[in-house]
Amino acid sequence: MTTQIFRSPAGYVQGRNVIDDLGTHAEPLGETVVVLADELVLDLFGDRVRDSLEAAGLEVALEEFRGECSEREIERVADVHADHDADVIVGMGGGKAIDTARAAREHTDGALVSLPTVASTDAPTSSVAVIYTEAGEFVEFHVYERHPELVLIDTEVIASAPTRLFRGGIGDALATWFEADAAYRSGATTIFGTRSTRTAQEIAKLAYTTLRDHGRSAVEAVERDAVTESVEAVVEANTLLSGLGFESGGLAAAHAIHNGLTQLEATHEATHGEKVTIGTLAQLVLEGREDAFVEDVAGFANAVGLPTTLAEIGLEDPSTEDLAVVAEAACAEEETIHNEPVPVTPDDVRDSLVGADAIGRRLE
Ligand SMILES: NC(=O)c1ccc[n+]([C@@H]2O[C@H](COP(=O)([O-])OP(=O)(O)OC[C@H]3O[C@@H](n4cnc5c(N)ncnc54)[C@H](O)[C@@H]3O)[C@@H](O)[C@H]2O)c1
Ligand SMILES: [Zn+2]
Repeated sequence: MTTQIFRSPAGYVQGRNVIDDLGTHAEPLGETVVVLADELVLDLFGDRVRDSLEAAGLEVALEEFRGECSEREIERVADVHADHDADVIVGMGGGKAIDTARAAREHTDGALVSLPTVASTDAPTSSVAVIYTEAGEFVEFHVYERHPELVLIDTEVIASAPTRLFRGGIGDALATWFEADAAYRSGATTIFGTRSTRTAQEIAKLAYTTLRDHGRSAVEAVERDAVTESVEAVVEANTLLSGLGFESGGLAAAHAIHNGLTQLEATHEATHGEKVTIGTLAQLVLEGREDAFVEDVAGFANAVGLPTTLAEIGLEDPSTEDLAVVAEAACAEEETIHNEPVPVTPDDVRDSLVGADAIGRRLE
């Protein structure tokens, strides 16, 4: 039997007001901290984060993130880190700010802290950065040796952030088990280049069952800025369970189709999690899952306010050529779609998108 690998961040802290404990948790990691966040997130939380770090005796520099995780931005942030002679970088905000901090940290010996202020993706716990062009088209994944030393997520912050981003996190996490399961069934390797573990498979599955058990209530609570136990459960599913589950469990069609969808400008308004949801439904169609099963998953997506049709992610009436562009990109040689237990061609992907869209329309 081949090697199995499971990897994870060193620490994970979740709860109400834990943002004010950042200093206490980060203090063992270094002395000088660069906090990377966009203008909005700095306005919202910059002072609290600075106060917490300074109270723990750390030197702090707040640096504005310019919005895209591109090679140019990564190099700029790495230079800022070097200029401050920093030994810790905090990526604060959504997936792109965190990915940029992660990639910039690779140019240093220092520590990485993920501080998501939205539960919109499973980026915070991972060792992966997703690189885009300045115009927002997917370029590639970078997989690094190191994980964040600390992931800290404040559930009161998450509950008061836009509900749409929270829904997106559910969409991202909804894919995790289906992809890990597909990769496991086909004997594919994870991003660590080895077989998955039973541990990671169970974590991925727990992400799914947690969403099904708590997703609707959690979304309703977040719509009212409330933190309930369902919100705690779904934040954990979106962030920790999905993060460990996708990395150590394996990716497959859903994220490859997401990557294909980013090729079309019209989908750029849709969030990562929204596009992944369409990718998940297409994956289920691609795998030949029974009608009732796909309808059930689509029904859940619909109930939590995620898209189930192409029109809802900006593709009102996509041409065959547009779908072919998506399908070709999804089937690129290095794509995780080839982790499916069945061989997949661009024609299969295009038609699965059409089939998934038709099922989604039944819900209208
Ligand atoms: N590295 C990984 O393992 C991994 C996994 C999944 C997704 N990703 C990447 O993550 C990115 C998507 O991340 P995203 O969906 O978070 O979007 P994003 O990072 O593009 O944007 C997040 C937005 O939310 C805003 N925001 C953050 N906190 C807020 C708050 N509390 N209140 C109000 N607004 C707030 C920010 O200003 C920003 O505009 C993609 O690039 C995707 O490829 C990476
Ligand atoms: Zn994702």
